[in-house]
Amino acid sequence: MIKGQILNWCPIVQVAGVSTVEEALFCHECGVNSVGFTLELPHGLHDDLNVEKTKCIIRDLPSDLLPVIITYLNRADAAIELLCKTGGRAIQFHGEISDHEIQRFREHLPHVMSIGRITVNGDSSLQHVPRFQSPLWDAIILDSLDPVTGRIGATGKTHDWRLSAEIVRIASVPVILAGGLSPENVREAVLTVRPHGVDVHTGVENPDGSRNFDKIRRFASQALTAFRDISVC
Ligand SMILES: O=C(O)c1ccccc1NCC(=O)[C@H](O)[C@H](O)COP(=O)(O)O
Repeated sequence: MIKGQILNWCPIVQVAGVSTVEEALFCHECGVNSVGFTLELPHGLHDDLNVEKTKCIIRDLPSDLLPVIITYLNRADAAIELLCKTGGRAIQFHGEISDHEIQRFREHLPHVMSIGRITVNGDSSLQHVPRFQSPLWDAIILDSLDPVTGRIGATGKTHDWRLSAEIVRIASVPVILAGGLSPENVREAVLTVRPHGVDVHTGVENPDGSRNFDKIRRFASQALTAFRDISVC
């Protein structure tokens, strides 16, 4: 149902790193249809979130705003527990998760959308696409590596969009573009890569890491207009 609602009818415009209900509702008002909550990341507590707080935020969201749990968990049991406790309706697996574990996850939570991550870093990134061409996965998110810190996720770095466009071309599942997007470049990114969705984290923040609501509004507007222009919707 979620896959049909979000993926088949409308492009995804996602804001990651949401940490309050006010922020989530503001995103929704701007036309954002997916919000990401970071939990169980390797570097510990992020965005001042925990399971209880996430559950309370998700409980208050409108049904047409998809709550996505962004995590490095790679064991089915732990991921199932996290989804059940928070009420997330989609999960973005950023860590390495085996086919066996993802299969177990899907058996327990078949209606939760599973999103796999590909870090776009050179031609070899294309080799990862076949892994996600199975019914176990609903979508792929394309992210960037920060070559200086080695960090992946919320880097604020773009990557080679020609490779992203190629992944969109060959993938049989919807592809969400992430990595260094902002109100200034999201239009060009959509026109170049033609993804099914876009995701932003640091590109809608202030220099001190707080959220910039004007940037969220402009990001959503630019993304939605660009998607309309390429007639995905
Ligand atoms: O958002 C995070 O803190 C995060 C940390 C580790 C892995 C993934 C994470 N977020 C999910 C994403 O895919 C980011 O939204 C994506 O990397 C875009 O970030 P940015 O380049 O800052 O827009």
